[in-house]
Amino acid sequence: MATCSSLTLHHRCWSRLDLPWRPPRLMLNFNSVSATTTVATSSLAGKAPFERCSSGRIGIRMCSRKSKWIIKRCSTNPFVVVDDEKYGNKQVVSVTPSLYEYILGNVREPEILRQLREETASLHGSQMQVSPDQAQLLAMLVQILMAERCIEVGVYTGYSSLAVALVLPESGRLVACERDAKALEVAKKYYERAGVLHKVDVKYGLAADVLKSLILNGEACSYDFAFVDAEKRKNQEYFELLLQLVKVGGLIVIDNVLWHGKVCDPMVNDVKTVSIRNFNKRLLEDKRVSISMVGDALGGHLGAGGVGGYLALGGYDLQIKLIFAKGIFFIISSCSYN
Ligand SMILES: C[S@@+](CC[C@H](N)C(=O)[O-])C[C@H]1O[C@@H](n2cnc3c(N)ncnc32)[C@H](O)[C@@H]1O
Repeated sequence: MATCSSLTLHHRCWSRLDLPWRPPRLMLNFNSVSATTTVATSSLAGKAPFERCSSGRIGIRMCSRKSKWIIKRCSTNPFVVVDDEKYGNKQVVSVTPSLYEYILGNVREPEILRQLREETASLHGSQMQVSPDQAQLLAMLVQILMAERCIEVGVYTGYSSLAVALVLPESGRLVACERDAKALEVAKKYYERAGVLHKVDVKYGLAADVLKSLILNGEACSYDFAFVDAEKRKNQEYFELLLQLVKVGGLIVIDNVLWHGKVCDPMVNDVKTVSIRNFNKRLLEDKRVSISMVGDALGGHLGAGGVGGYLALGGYDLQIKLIFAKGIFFIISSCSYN
């Protein structure tokens, strides 16, 4: 694969969108929705009794009267409100189990993905699989980007990679990195069943090694999209390697950046949590990238009939606001490699 100059790549990729400015590389941190939902749910258990709030709704005040966190009960659905004056007293709603069911009920999950999800459910590690709404979001992002060359780091049985491969054009290619041979067998079976095996370049081995070999192979700045969902402690390494592989205007998505909500809990200091916390902090300070995090608490999802959010274009920097997306952390790069 020939190494292309950034300018060529930039024009090739973005002229299709007819943008008058130089687009930066994009990066997206993608937090597990189901994980944060679990946190919100469990926080309801065994807490103080309900009381009537000023709004007239039935609710619970947690911890103390001074607490900024109020759990209210509206109809039958409890939801969490962040009541913070610093942010204009915005009410931030958490995804409850019933709301999450509703969201899932609005996902157009292809039959082949449903079959894969059901087969995976009985396997060890099934909780690692992205949820249908996450997969739908990934696929839509690939479509928005008109991506042709993609990378997935952490395939497992292939749910997210299959979602991506299904929307890639016939000429598209997805490099799928996974170190678990057994899980890969399931993934390959479903790529074949779905008729997308020819689009997927399965790489069995350690993801960092695979990414390094792609760079050595002259494939820097030639990928449109990457999804990272593997060893959390290696996120920084994956990020640095992907920053070289993904071209200007491309998008990198990182899963699990809130890590079941543990990142904001100073009492949690296990190795994984600390490394995700450090990774997020480094990205925040990384001048090569612009970032935008959309928290799970915003709820909602990307509408199937359109973007469900919008692209706001402003000068040199591309800003993406997928305002109905959840658990998402966009990092938009000004790219120093090109
Ligand atoms: C969270 S799962 C991926 C789930 C997948 N995205 C899906 O939707 O089904 C993480 C996967 O990353 C793989 N993994 C972890 N560390 C890895 C590494 N260093 N190299 C390659 N794969 C790795 C694990 O074997 C596991 O299958």
